[in-house]
Amino acid sequence: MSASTSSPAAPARSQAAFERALRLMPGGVNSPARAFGAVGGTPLFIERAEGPYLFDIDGHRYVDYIGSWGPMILGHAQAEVIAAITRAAERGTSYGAPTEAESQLAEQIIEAVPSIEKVRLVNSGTEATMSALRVARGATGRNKVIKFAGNYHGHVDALLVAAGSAAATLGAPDSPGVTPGAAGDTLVLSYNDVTQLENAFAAEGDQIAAVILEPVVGNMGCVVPAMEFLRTLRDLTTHHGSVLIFDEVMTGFRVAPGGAQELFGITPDMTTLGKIVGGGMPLGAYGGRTDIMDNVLPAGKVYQAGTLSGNPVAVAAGSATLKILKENPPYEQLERMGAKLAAGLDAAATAAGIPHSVTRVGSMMTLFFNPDRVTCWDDADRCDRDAFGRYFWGMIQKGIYMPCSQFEALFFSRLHDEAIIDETIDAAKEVLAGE
Ligand SMILES: Cc1ncc(COP(=O)(O)O)c(C=O)c1O
Ligand SMILES: N[C@H](C=O)CCC(=O)O
Repeated sequence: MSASTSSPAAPARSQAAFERALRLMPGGVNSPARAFGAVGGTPLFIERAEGPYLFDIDGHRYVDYIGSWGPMILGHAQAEVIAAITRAAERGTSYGAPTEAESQLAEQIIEAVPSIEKVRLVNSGTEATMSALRVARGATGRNKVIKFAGNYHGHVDALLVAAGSAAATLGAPDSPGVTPGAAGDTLVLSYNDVTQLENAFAAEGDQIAAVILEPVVGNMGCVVPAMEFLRTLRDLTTHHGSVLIFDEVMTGFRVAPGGAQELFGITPDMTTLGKIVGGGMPLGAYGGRTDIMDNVLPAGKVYQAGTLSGNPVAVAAGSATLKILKENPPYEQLERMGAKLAAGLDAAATAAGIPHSVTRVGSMMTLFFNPDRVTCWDDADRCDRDAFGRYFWGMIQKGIYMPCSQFEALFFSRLHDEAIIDETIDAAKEVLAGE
């Protein structure tokens, strides 16, 4: 059975809303990841979100395991975050001039993230990675950059090569429109492959400006780095004078306050942030050592700018979110709930006789429909996509909203308690058993 034949008729209002959207926007969406392209059927149109739940325009409630693709670690419409947004908006939504609030958020980021001594606020994760790459090239005077297949760093031309996320889901890992000039200096290696890395540096280490990676991948499903891979990355980049960039847009403030670099004890030269750092508003950040960041104009000569950068409403949301995470850290609870959910999904798939593996770091996780452990894109690519589609739609019918692609990690919030995790596992048992 194919994924599309298992997708039930969409609820009537979502169906009508999608037909309207299709006439107005390419594919009916403003970002391809939400188009249900890999699982077939019609995307559910959302009316509102509260705590761990999403509500569609047909009046159905879903336990949310997307969390806006990562930002909503506190749950939706968190009261203190909403109050901070409201207070900021009442004072005006954008000034195009510096504010004290920007410095406060910068201090919160610098205090939490080991590699960041100075930081720039931007408007998205894409802007953060694009800018970090430019700064790394400007600082080293080199052109080449290494990325890893199945990692996604936003829609930066130079990094939209062998990309994960919707690019992988929808079969466009190398996007038309990216010129050979833009991507010609990008070398693509296999994640977790130490030998490939050593060979690449042996061949052209003195030309490599930067290595960028997701230090826990979320964009080919959840894939965990081997410690040997991370240590080799750190050693080779240090030895060859290349800038090591951890793209922590997903993992920053998610797997630990200081991101994957805190969790694994490996400090990169630069870090990119997004998602949680903006508290659900459009905000990204990039930062690193002072000697690297002082290349950015007007301290240095590398150009990077933004009319809305440091936007007061987005800064208020991010700052309030980081304050709550610091004062009341959810990470132990997220780890406990994550372990419980992973064990439950694993047991459910085993009981149903479905070839699978589960990969997890804290509150990021993927049930892969592949019996082997997934450590790189080639492993992820071997998953049974049709089985994933059936699982996705089965869970939707039970009120559980999982990411609509095998190549996206699920995320949950501090409000996903024991009862919600139990409800999810029970649903998975029935869905995977074909009930
Ligand atoms: C690891 C990673 N880097 C960069 C990005 C780009 O962020 P944005 O979608 O905010 O541009 C994303 C998500 O899209 C991401 O998951
Ligand atoms: N995997 C993507 C980012 O993390 C999903 C969000 C998007 O591109 O819309």
